[in-house]
Amino acid sequence: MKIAIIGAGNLGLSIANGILNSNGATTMYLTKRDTKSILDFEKHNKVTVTTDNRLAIQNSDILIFAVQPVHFAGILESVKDLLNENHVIISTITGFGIDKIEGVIGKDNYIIRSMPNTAISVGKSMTCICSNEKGKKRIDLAKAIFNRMGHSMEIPESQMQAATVICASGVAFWMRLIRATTQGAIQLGFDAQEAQELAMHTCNGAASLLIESGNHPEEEIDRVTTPMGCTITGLNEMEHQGLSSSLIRGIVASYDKITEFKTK
Ligand SMILES: NC(=O)C1=CN([C@@H]2O[C@H](COP(=O)(O)OP(=O)(O)OC[C@H]3O[C@@H](n4cnc5c(N)ncnc54)[C@H](O)[C@@H]3O)[C@@H](O)[C@H]2O)C=CC1
Ligand SMILES: O=C(O)[C@@H]1CCC=N1
Repeated sequence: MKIAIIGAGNLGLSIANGILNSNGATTMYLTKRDTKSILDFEKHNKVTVTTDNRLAIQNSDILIFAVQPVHFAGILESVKDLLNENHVIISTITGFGIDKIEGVIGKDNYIIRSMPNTAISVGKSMTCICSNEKGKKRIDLAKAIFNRMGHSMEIPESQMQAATVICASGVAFWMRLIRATTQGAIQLGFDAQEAQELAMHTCNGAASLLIESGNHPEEEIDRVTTPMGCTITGLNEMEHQGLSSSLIRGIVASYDKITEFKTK
């Protein structure tokens, strides 16, 4: 697979690392306006680092765009004459609909919209994908690419904005919960490193329980909450303080912010 990542920033480099770790490319081009900070990637024989998007596209089949929304249309405009039947265009751009992409390059390309997260670097991304009409023929290929680096789900494009919040921003939300748990553990006497170890492995275990059993979270909670015990006492106090409510409100505020990008 010949892959180009156009915009090797936070997400683009996470994808690059995920691809390298899973041996998912025969060649990989990484582009960025100033390449100084990513030249190290060329220690991998298969990687070329360049500022030249056109060169990257001419030498690749899978084109993953990971630039800021404001730059995307201009970049597409500058390379659209190079796009052909061999290319699968995968956009990770937030709030940039397929109609807008087709508005620049037309409908006659395989276009996939994807929403991965930074855990793709360690093969654990939850990635949602959808496509334009033509791209339906390449959706299985896109799924195969993302399944090598985590878990993928095909969704209607109308849910992409919500998927951005839950899956992409979601990494940051879970990090804050792990951080808060760590702070609690430090207050209870663990040193900072131990506290983080306890918090993150407990979080990993809780998610794995659900993934492997298919159970509802409340079923697992019921197994932990001894009547009159410390768990239900802690949980109820968290809810009195608005834990679920604040999470839901944060998720909705995040969703509304993407609507702002779209209508700007
Ligand atoms: N950071 C994340 O966790 C996620 C980000 N996204 C989306 O992915 C996109 C990228 O986000 P980040 O990686 O956070 O941004 P970023 O700012 O870290 O990366 C963007 C990169 O694009 C490069 N760039 C700008 N103009 C360019 C050009 N003309 N040619 C080639 N490269 C160019 C910049 O140098 C920068 O390295 C955004 O649209 C964002 O909404 C989606 C899911 C998760
Ligand atoms: O915060 C943002 O706007 C981007 C989209 C999802 C993750 N990062």
